[in-house]
Amino acid sequence: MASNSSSIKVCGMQFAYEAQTPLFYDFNLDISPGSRCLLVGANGSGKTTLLKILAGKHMVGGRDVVQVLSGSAFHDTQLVCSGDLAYLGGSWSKTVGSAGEIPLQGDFSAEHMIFGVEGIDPVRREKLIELLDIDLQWRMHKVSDGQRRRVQICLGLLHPFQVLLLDEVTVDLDVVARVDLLDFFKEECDQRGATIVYATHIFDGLETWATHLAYIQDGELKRAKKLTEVDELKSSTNLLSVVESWLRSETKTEKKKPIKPPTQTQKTSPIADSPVKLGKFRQRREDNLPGDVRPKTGPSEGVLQGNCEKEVIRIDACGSSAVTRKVLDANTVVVGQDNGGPMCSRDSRVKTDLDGVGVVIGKVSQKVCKNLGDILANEEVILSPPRKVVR
Ligand SMILES: Nc1ncnc2c1ncn2[C@@H]1O[C@H](COP(=O)(O)OP(=O)(O)OP(=O)(O)O)[C@@H](O)[C@H]1O
Repeated sequence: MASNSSSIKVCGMQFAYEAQTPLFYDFNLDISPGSRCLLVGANGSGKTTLLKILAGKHMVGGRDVVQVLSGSAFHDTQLVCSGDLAYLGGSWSKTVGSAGEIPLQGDFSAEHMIFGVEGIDPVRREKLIELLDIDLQWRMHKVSDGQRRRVQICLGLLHPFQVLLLDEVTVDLDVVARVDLLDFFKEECDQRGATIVYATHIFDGLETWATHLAYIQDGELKRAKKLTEVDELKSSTNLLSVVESWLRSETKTEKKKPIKPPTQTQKTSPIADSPVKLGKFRQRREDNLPGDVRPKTGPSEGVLQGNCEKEVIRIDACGSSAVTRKVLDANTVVVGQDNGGPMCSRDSRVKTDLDGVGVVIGKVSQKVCKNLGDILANEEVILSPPRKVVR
């Protein structure tokens, strides 16, 4: 699916839910403008997680790892605020496009919700209300699932998106609503060059609707092609049976290995003797926060050289054992600044954890950080290299 100008570009993405083995490991994806890409895969293969990462709901790596419309999906909040990037998922209380967190089950009328979104082209709004056959008098706590879904979809589509991420949103719709909606999406791509990624298990009518297909198995991208280039579809026009055959032939692959602590720990050691050797430092500490499980295999990875199986998290501010535990729970080596005392040495739990972790290089600032959010909010922290090994 590669192209020179991409709507969505994912390069070497690593992602794990907390305390779990990595779901995505060196994941790459490239989707060009105007594509309607079906995202298929078995239950639990990672479709929803991928869509949420693309929607900027999970922070993964640095700014360049997950790019949507040439911006960082997580960091460039303007992408969502402007409505250029829209995500429609299964939950009623999630962010709906740029309309913010919408309480879809409160005692609101459909009219109140739809007309409450500011800056909308009235022609587009009328078109959507008609297309989705919405009765503006519907009370959201008394409607059917399908009716509520129509309002949710309408809200998500009010802004003319450039990239739309759909997570099985047509599941509650009747056939007429579904067909009309798919036609609308096609029009949006053909006429405005919008890009759609659609995760679904319902393939009716999608053979002629989709332009591309991305198939993931256990977080691994197994196929990413134009639909016309999928060999199996040349002999069968039935997408359902093709995907079914892929899923049936899936073998249970070995789960990706958790990041293990090193077998050897070093009691006291200069950096040169440490099992963890420092390479060059990244400029942004959020590159290495939990969720980013990239292996540190060489200088090109930016942080470590040598035989290290641990995550490295660089923080400038610590003092909160909660933060430290979070860091350490992810099997981390902590690299900190050299202008404070030893890493949280007053916290016995942390000291215990440190013993299990092995090597701590450098020291951390005494500055107290309330929670992980404080770190996330401070994007421009740059660390100086540590001067000695503490332990
Ligand atoms: N919040 C979470 N915390 C921990 N693990 C999660 C979380 N959400 C999903 N997972 C795990 O991540 C894996 C991928 O889940 P995901 O929801 O992305 O799959 P999916 O392909 O969308 O599945 P489905 O087709 O059933 O919707 C699963 O093993 C799931 O258990």
